[in-house]
Amino acid sequence: MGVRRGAPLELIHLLADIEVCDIRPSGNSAAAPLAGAAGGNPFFGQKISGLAYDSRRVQPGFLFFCVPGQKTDGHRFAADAVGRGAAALVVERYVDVDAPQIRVPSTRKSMAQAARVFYGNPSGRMLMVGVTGTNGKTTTTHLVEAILTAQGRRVGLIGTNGNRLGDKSWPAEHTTPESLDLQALLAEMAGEGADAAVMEVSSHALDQLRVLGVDFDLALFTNLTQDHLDYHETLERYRDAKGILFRELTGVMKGAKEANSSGATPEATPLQGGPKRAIINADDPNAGFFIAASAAPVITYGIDADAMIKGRDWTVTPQGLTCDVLYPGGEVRLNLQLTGRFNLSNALAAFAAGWAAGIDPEAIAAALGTVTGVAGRFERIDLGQPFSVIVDYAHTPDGLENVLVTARALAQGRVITVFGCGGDRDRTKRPKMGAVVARLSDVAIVTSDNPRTEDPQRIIEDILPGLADGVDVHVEPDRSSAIALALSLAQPGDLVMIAGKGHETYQIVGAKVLPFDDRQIARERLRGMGYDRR
Ligand SMILES: CC(=O)N[C@H]1[C@@H](OP(=O)(O)OP(=O)(O)OC[C@H]2O[C@@H](n3ccc(=O)[nH]c3=O)[C@H](O)[C@@H]2O)O[C@H](CO)[C@@H](O)[C@@H]1O[C@H](C)C(=O)N[C@@H](C)C(=O)N[C@H](CCC(=O)O)C(=O)O
Ligand SMILES: Nc1ncnc2c1ncn2[C@@H]1O[C@H](COP(=O)(O)OP(=O)(O)OP(=O)(O)O)[C@@H](O)[C@H]1O
Ligand SMILES: N[C@H](CCC[C@H](N)C(=O)O)C(=O)O
Ligand SMILES: [Mg+2]
Repeated sequence: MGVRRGAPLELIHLLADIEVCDIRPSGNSAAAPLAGAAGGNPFFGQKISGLAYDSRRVQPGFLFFCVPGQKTDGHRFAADAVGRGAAALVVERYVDVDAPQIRVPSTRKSMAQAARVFYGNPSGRMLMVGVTGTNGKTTTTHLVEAILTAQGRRVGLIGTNGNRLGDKSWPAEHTTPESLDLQALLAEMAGEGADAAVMEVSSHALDQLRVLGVDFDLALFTNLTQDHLDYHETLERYRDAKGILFRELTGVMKGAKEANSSGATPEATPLQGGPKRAIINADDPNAGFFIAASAAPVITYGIDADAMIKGRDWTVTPQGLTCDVLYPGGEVRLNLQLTGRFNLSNALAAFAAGWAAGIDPEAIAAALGTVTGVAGRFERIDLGQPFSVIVDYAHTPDGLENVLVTARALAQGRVITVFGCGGDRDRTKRPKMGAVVARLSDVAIVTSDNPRTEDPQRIIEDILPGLADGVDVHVEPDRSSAIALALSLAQPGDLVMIAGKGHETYQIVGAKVLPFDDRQIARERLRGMGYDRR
């Protein structure tokens, strides 16, 4: 990514928002201040045709940002970028390359700021909703998309399961794209008529300034539990990264639809022109932190805790869940096709977002009721077999806890769980995931998730200490065989939970991305067992 082109723009225009230390107008000339006056500016008249942070994506006339990373350093690829036609480089230290160079304190920051200008600040023209939290982001963004779409808006959706706008879709490399890619994508969505966008905002993205310059109107916090300690090192730093989304939420809510071609302006929602809002899960132990971090007024939601948007009298069934939702000034009944208490929490988050945007609560409830499911999230595989098979994306201790509590409540017989842990990711969550599976399952089949560059057997050895006595443990490193084993063990009334990979259609082994889909494998195996209902 990073190659979608906006209209060519003057370099000095792009630099207007950026803090520049100094420049080298050409090659190895002496460093000099960036002159203010247009005539005296060595970059006057210089046009930029595109932006890139990966040298391999540079095309003639591009501005290349040298980003220091964890694996390598973009400064090492400056010559490569210039060889491909880069017109200038943005650097944190000068490089020995014959090209104009602009030195800045942080290339990632400058990149986000330049991308916003280059792509015409698309988020400034949309109602922007950002969702952060350890679990529930993908689900909640889908629910918010449904609520806003039912209002007649054209809603862009950006996240783990892909990026889409109506029938149009774009593949996702990341849950939250790099700043350049994100601004380009938002611009493309705005160009296709999007007047709202709802996106997942990962902690990596917040830490790496991928959403710097995105003008959020509503920021949602789902929950905070252990994940990504390989990257953030402590839960506190992980939490602080998530806090950034709320700290920067200042100003007035926008998102009024633009006048249509007939010149009429569709109805504005009641809160347009009011303050932006933070939407916080009051049930989460970290709610206080996020409330304090928020620069915008807060709307709380919850099931157990006191909250402005409160779920009560809820019932979970295999088909879905029902609940009364109390909101300031009224109450409405929710009938969801998603099951599990955790999905009630996600639905209340989405409800609060709709309410904050001034949407009629009855309309919010109706829209939520239309969502049939999210790919790879508690997705049922039903070929008529006398036991349940569920594919779910739970890949954290808390995700597994939530999904297995629901599974236990729904299963008439045993719960058989197939799971592993991703390689090159938080190692400390592995035994904890094992412990949750042991506590809530009758049979645990420990297998591989995405091993990446780690030895699958070593990952399994990290998981096994968490598996207590009392659970029947099988180890089968080959995920396909592990799924087959689980299905062969299942008796009528049992529930087989295949956890960790959800919607993924690949398995990452070493550097290879191999085709692999839990749902497809489960279906093939069930067919092999003689079940064939489509
Ligand atoms: C840990 C992490 O997030 N790393 C991201 C980060 O990498 P980095 O800063 O370490 O970069 P690097 O690989 O050292 O490279 C440095 C620079 O050299 C450039 N380069 C490199 C090679 C070359 O030939 N030419 C060149 O120009 C690279 O493009 C980069 O700009 O910046 C890169 C460019 O945007 C990302 O691709 C990369 O994502 C890696 C692949 C990744 O796996 N990220 C995951 C953990 C992630 O971001 N996950 C979250 C979801 C988490 C969740 O919610 O569960 C997400 O939002 O997707
Ligand atoms: N509110 C919730 N609380 C706890 N667990 C949840 C919640 N919602 C979903 N889950 C569990 O977490 C899994 C991932 O859910 P979802 O994809 O919505 O989260 P996410 O935050 O987008 O994850 P990722 O960080 O990988 O993008 C689900 O498959 C389910 O097992
Ligand atoms: N967004 C999560 C996805 C994990 C999915 C799981 N299948 C794995 O590979 O660990 C992450 O980057 O940690
Ligand atoms: Mg997600």
